[in-house]
Amino acid sequence: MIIGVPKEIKTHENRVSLLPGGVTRLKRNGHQVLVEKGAGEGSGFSDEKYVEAGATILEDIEKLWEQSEMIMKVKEPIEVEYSRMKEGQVIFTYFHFAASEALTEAVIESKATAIAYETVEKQDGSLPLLIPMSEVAGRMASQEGAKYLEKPLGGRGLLLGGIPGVKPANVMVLGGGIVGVNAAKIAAGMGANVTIMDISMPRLRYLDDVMSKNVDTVFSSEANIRSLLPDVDMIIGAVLKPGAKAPHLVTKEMLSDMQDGAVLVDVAIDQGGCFETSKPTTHDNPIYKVDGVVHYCVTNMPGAVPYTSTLGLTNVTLPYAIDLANKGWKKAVKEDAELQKGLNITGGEIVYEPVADAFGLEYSAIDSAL
Ligand SMILES: NC(=O)C1=CN([C@@H]2O[C@H](COP(=O)(O)OP(=O)(O)OC[C@H]3O[C@@H](n4cnc5c(N)ncnc54)[C@H](O)[C@@H]3O)[C@@H](O)[C@H]2O)C=CC1
Ligand SMILES: CC(=O)C(=O)O
Ligand SMILES: [Mg+2]
Repeated sequence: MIIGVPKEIKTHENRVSLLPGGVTRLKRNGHQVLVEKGAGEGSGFSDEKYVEAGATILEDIEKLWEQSEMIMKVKEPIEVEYSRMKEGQVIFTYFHFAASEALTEAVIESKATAIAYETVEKQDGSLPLLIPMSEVAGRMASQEGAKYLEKPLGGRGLLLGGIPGVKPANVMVLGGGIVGVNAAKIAAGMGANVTIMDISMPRLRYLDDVMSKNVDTVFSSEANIRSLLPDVDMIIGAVLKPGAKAPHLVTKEMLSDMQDGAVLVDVAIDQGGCFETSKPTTHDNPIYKVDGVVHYCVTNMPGAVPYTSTLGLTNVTLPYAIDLANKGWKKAVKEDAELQKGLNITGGEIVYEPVADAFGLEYSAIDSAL
């Protein structure tokens, strides 16, 4: 199979979907790899390294998409890439369809096969291709939130951990999954008072067992969120229903209960965001204020730390990519229930129900596609 690796073009997206070592592995399995010139540079991997590994470097991105049977990316295709997707082509990347009807329509129209990293799912419900990036984004969320609590950056002017004799900040984490637990660890490590909220009681019991003394768990309900808002300095949005649009847990009206200069970090923005007032931002211009509350809503947080993120991501994606290349997508998806969960759209049909539900579009049972 011919596999294409484009350079990422989202703002400050410095990750790359395949390492030179991954090229070697694919070559050993009999495949050909096309890498766009400079694709690995932002993560510290030169074109020379890819050539040594056996890749062909292409400068012409249109040709790369045209010739590739499978495209491996990091972020969802953005508008200039829509016309490059084509029937019969497999695209293996993050898609986050529920956050973009335009992208959903573009992939339907292209008739390409979209296998989404974020919905590949193990039998225990875990999301192996999302986890490492959620670990990065969760840890970053507390770091970024602490930064934007500083007065010159728009925040209340509060040190997250306080000092002896002065209370630390109160941090609320909505969703105690991978992002949530990693955010809580860093915020608690910096000395903040942290409250993790989730709707899963088994998850809250687990977190109560493993987290440090300055982390409380509270069941996530509208009433409980409201009761904490007046004293909260920072909220991290970390909820997820796989593939679906995130629920709005803090509405615009609720912002008036919050303190001026409090900070919202909406990590769930890639699934549409869990604050009603969230809209996607970039690393160039990460924040804005609504009713005095700072909003940080960067959709590709891990892109800012590519040396960590590219390694974390490619560790987990490569085995699935090899499987897809060796067997072809249909056989690979038929034989691997985890990968099958990643199939969102193929041949113009949505086969992942939460994506169809997000826009009231038609859903086809997956069997019809296989
Ligand atoms: N902005 C960015 O750059 C990045 C965003 N993300 C996103 O972060 C989000 C969270 O991802 P993960 O932590 O990996 O998901 P996860 O599945 O590990 O955790 C989600 C948690 O939310 C909980 N939850 C669901 N509904 C809830 C509600 N109403 N109230 C409270 N909790 C609720 C679930 O029980 C679960 O524990 C996803 O949308 C993911 O795509 C991940 C990485 C990077
Ligand atoms: C998961 C995701 O949105 C990211 O890594 O950018
Ligand atoms: Mg994202």
